[in-house]
Amino acid sequence: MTATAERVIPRRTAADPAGAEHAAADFLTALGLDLSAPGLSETPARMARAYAELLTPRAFDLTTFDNEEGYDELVLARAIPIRSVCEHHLLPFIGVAHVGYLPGDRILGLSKLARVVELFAHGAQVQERLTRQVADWLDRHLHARGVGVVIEAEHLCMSLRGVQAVGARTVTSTLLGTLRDDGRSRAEFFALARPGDR
Ligand SMILES: Nc1nc2c(ncn2[C@@H]2O[C@H](COP(=O)(O)OP(=O)(O)OP(=O)(O)O)[C@@H](O)[C@H]2O)c(=O)[nH]1
Ligand SMILES: [Zn+2]
Repeated sequence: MTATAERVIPRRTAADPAGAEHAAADFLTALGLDLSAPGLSETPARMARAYAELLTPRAFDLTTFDNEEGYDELVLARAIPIRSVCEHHLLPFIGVAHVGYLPGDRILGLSKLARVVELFAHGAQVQERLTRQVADWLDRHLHARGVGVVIEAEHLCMSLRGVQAVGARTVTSTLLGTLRDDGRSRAEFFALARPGDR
C-alpha cells in the first residue's frame, strides 16, 4: 500500500504558563482558599498545567493509504474515549465517540480517527460543535463517500453541580454524504454505532 502522511499542526494562540499560574493563584485566593496551607502551595502551578493539557491539542501525522482492495463498506472505530471541557464552565465532559466513514480512493490509518477526535476535543468546546468539527474535518481531508460521528458524553457541569443530574448522558451525531442520504447506509451506521454501547 502506498502511504501518504500529512503533518497536522493545530493552530492556537501561544500560551503563557507563568501567567496562567499567577492567575490560578489569584483565582483560588479570591475564592477564599489559603494557598499557604500544606498541600496547596503548588496547586496553582498544577492547575495551570492541568488546564494547559486539557486545552492543547497534539500534532500528528495524518497517514492515508491507497484503497487498493477497493474496500467500499463502512469503516468504524467504536468507543474512542473523549475528554473535553465545556466552554461554559470549563468543567470536563467525558464519554465515547463512534467515528466511521465509507471509503473512496483513500483509507485512513485507524489510529487517526482517534487522533482527529482528540484534535478537536482538546479545547473549550460544546458537544454539538465537537461532533460537527470531527465529521467536517474527515470529510475535507479524506474525500470519503460518507462520514458519521456519534458522541455520547457526561458533562460534569451537569452532574457535579447545578442540576446535579448524575449519570445523564448527552448524545449528538453528524452524518455526511451517503451516510446521511442513503437509508440503508444510515441504518447500518446506527446499528453499529448505537448510543449506550461501549
Ligand atoms: N448545548 C450544550 N450546552 C452545554 C454544553 N456543555 C454545557 N452546556 C450547558 O450550557 C448551559 C449554560 O447555561 P447558563 O444558564 O448560562 O449557566 P448556569 O447558570 O451555570 O446553568 P446551570 O448549569 O443550569 O446551573 C447549561 O445549560 C449547560 O448544561 C454542550 O456541550 N452543549
Ligand atoms: Zn458546562
